Amino acid sequence: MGTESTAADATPRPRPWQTLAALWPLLSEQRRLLALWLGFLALSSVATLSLPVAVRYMIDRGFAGDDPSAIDRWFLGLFGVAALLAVATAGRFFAVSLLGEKVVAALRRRLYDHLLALDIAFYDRSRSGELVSRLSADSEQIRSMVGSSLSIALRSVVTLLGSAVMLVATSPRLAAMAMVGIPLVVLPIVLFGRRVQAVSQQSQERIAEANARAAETLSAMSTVRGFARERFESQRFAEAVERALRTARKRIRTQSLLTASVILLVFGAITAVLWLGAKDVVAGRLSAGVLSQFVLYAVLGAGSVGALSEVWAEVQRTAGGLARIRQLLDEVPAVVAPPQPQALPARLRGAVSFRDVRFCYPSRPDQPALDGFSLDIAEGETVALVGPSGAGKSTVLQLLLRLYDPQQGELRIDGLPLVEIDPSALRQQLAVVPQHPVIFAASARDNIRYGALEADDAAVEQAARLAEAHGFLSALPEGFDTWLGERGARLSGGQQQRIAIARAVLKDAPVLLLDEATSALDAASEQSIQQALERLVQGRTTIVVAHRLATVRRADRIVVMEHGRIVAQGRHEALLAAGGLYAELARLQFVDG
Ligand SMILES: Nc1ncnc2c1ncn2[C@@H]1O[C@H](COP(=O)(O)OP(=O)(O)OP(=O)(O)O)[C@@H](O)[C@H]1O
Repeated sequence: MGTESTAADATPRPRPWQTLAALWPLLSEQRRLLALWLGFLALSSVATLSLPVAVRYMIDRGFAGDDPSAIDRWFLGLFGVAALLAVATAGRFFAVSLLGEKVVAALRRRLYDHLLALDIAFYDRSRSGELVSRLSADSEQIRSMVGSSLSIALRSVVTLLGSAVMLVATSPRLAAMAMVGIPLVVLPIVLFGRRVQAVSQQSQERIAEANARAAETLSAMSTVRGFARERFESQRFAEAVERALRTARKRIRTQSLLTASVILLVFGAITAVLWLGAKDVVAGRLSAGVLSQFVLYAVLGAGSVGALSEVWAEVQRTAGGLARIRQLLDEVPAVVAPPQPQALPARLRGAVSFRDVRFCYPSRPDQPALDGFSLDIAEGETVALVGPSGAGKSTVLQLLLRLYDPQQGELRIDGLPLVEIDPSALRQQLAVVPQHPVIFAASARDNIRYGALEADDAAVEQAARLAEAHGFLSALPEGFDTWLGERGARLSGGQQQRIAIARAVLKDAPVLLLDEATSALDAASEQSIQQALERLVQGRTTIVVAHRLATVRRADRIVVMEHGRIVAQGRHEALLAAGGLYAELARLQFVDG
């Protein structure tokens, strides 16, 4: 279970700037908020950068000046700057936080729509828990990235540049000395940053792994309980969590080291410059106000560098998440609509043909599930597919649904090649009753309505009646409005099947695909399902993967399959008389039907 390949395995190491550039299309959709944010950012930066100047005049003119009333004016000025800073900061916070939320909402919507469009082969090799992690944890990271880190980064860059300019303007001599320290500060940031990025990506992957494991277990609770595997599952999860924790610890350690070195270097440099400045003041070469102004700019600049180093680590982390999301968005579905799809009539007649089809599942490229498979089914005909387990019967239905495309050969419906039809238009004309029906966590009514979303209550109930589901559904505590529990946990297997049949009845498509469940049903359920199906096949083309004698007998034609090929076809009696595989199957499976 733990060794299969997963979507995250092949995650390439992202380049942060490249991946961040990928955020731009999302950001650019929110032009108004973006402009608002930048406007407030400019305003708050001006206010921040003018604070040291206000302090300088307050000291040099307010304290040391000859005019005693000046002190009021300079303090008032200082307060004015602070008030501007307050308003601009609030505005900036509002705009950028909302921007983060909107970007993530758009990203999640886009990602979900993309996932819905991907083909079944993609889902064969992915784990749904991991995909949910992309949708939640990774998207969440991007929210904090845009909503705070990006804001801090831009603000810090502006403050840093502004402070640098002002440092030079305040005292070129001191500024020149400060400049020497800069490479000392930048180098460790770059070196450590690389490591943080690598470790962070591992950390996110470990979390996704633990999530996937939990999702799988929680959705199979009755199996876990049935085998009393709670301890086993608990240990497996604990191991996954422990692995995630170990990687996180590595990341945090590297990040702490990074922060410590940055603070040490930055404040070391400031102290040194301050020491030199203090000597200048004592010697009368510099006023106290100017030195204060210089120090404040140095603190602002250094604070920005510190903030940038922290944000840089976060950017590295988000780059990992964003790269995984991009990787998903870059997945191209193998089954897509052609550029100019054939228009289908409102209702197809339902003639189906398979011509020399060879098909291997993508995960087993050299083991054909169907090989040299040719079959013509006339409009309105009922064909039963029989054969040993693994013969390829369900595969026939999957190809007709165009969940996969064959490597060789061609499928047609009403003479139109399947590949020339928009897959969703095609599927509109097919109704499926799968081997393991899926019941959604919704009311019985909504579960049946999944077959035709626009159907009214009367139509739903009529469909339930035809599917022999009306009786047991009406007997439920709240009738058709009873909540069926996640994946139909509150229904028996036979009841779930009848709901699936009702769904297909409601859809009323010209072609019906039935995959009979092998699970033993009690005689009464079996009989009511047979009755339901008998009505359902009237007036439509039906392909049924048959496991029951009643189904086989009712079919116009029986197709016997083995190893992905047709080995015999005909009616029950003729096939029985001919002996061979069918006679053998009949003896083993259908004997007491
Ligand atoms: N999603 C898949 N990925 C890879 N191989 C698959 C997949 N589904 C089916 N197969 C393989 O393809 C072959 C045909 O499977 P198929 O489900 O069509 O058999 P079947 O005749 O319907 O069997 P059963 O009666 O047991 O349902 C089998 O060998 C099976 O292991």
